[in-house]
Amino acid sequence: MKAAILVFPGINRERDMARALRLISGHEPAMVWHAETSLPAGTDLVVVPGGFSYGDYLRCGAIAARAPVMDAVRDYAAKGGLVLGVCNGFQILCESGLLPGVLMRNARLKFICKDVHLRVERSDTPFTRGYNAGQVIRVPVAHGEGNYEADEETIKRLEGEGRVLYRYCSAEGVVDEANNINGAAHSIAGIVNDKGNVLGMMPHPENHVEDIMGCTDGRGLFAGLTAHLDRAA
Ligand SMILES: NC(=O)CC[C@H](N)C(=O)O
Repeated sequence: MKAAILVFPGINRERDMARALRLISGHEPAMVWHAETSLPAGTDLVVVPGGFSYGDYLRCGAIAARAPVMDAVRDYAAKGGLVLGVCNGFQILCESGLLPGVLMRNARLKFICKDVHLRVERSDTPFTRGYNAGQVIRVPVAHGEGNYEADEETIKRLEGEGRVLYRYCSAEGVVDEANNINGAAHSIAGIVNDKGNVLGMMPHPENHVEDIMGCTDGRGLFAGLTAHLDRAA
């Protein structure tokens, strides 16, 4: 695996992401500053990490989406390259047009920082192959704008094409409004683009990868990506 982690002013999860990737894939990721106009040669995974790019001004991710490096990411994704966006990274991918929809203020207008449960909807994708379909995992969230919304037609397409990969649920896997922490449409926590090579998700799998974190449920995502990329190499 040759991962590249994008770094924007105000991002604060890039080291957590680097640690998780190093730990699980065994490879050191490259850190790529937002002003770069190209990605390191041979990059096979681009990660857009979480944080507060540009202080969340305008709308979370709106300014970062216009950074020079995002043109290179758009080209890379158009050629089928894998892109993973977590939290602010998900917001940046939506704002840059790489994913449909938008992340709005949480329904109760409060920043939410806690562990949540997610149901993994399918296991036949590079981003979920480390899990079983229907598996419930526990990972933390930390966001103020995680309420995923899109027009009715887009939501219908996402559902019809099986592009919702992660959904908020109870510890038992029940998806309902009581467990929909931020009010997202259809309890959506993570989606992929139409080609299936770009994933955006609000929760932070990189923060549940070691025993010392109290849970290792996030490992499956990185283990799945590693297995997918090692097989392709
Ligand atoms: N942890 C994060 O990436 C936070 C994302 C964004 N700043 C928000 O509050 O919604």
